[in-house]
Amino acid sequence: MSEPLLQVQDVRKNYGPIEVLHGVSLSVGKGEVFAIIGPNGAGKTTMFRVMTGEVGSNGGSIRFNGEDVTRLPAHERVRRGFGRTFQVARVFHDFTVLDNVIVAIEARRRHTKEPLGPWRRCAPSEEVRAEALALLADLKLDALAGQGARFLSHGDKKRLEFAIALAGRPTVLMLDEPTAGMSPSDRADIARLVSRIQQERGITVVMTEHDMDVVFGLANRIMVMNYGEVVATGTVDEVRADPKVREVYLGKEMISA
Ligand SMILES: Nc1ncnc2c1ncn2[C@@H]1O[C@H](COP(=O)(O)OP(=O)(O)OP(=O)(O)O)[C@@H](O)[C@H]1O
Repeated sequence: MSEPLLQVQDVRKNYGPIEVLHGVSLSVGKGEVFAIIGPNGAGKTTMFRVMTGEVGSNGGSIRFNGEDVTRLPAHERVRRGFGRTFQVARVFHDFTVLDNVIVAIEARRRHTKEPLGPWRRCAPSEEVRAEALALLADLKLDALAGQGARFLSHGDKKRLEFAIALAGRPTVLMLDEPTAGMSPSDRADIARLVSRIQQERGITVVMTEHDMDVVFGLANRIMVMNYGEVVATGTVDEVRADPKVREVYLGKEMISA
């Protein structure tokens, strides 16, 4: 069997004297949608930040695309194919929607040594602009291209963050609670978007998410965490039927089979 795209082995993480990840392992195959769930404080975001390289680990290893990336900083992992969105969308508020995407495309082209094309009076090349506009059209943001990013609605800001992430042509898209703070209709919209991106572009998705409808609708496999440990990993049906998982969520909104 070929090596998984992302393989995390026995990762440990301390904040000061306190260990918050106690040896977490997971593997994600190419093209999978893999969700990490668990109650508040379970360690999902920390696990995420360790995988993306935002914080270092205190033990264990992370392999991506056949390479040991454990010690690589976040920007080096981006170069190797990590795309990322955050719980609170990170975009350049003072830029237009279009310029946010242009900047991301130019950054990719510089890193991959793709030609940036001829610049005219400090403007991006037509090629870069066309790529940015196509991406915005794909994410139904083209009508807002000239709008200042700070004026976008929560849902549109998240779409723009997706566009920025996709501009880097990632192999794996890491989504930290992509529907956090959204209305039910925006949530459904983002879930459809993730599903479409995954299917059309064949991108692997790793996500944390509290909304179980979103998780069950999207994920091929789910890992459940509690107190910095893995409680269970499996398909939607396996996880829903697992008594250990039910115990973790006992008394909380969950997973009614
Ligand atoms: N920067 C930090 N410094 C110290 N402790 C931290 C830090 N970040 C997280 N923790 C602690 O690590 C543990 C795991 O937190 P983490 O945010 O990873 O959980 P989570 O599952 O993502 O929770 P939530 O669903 O609420 O976002 C918690 O006990 C938290 O208090």
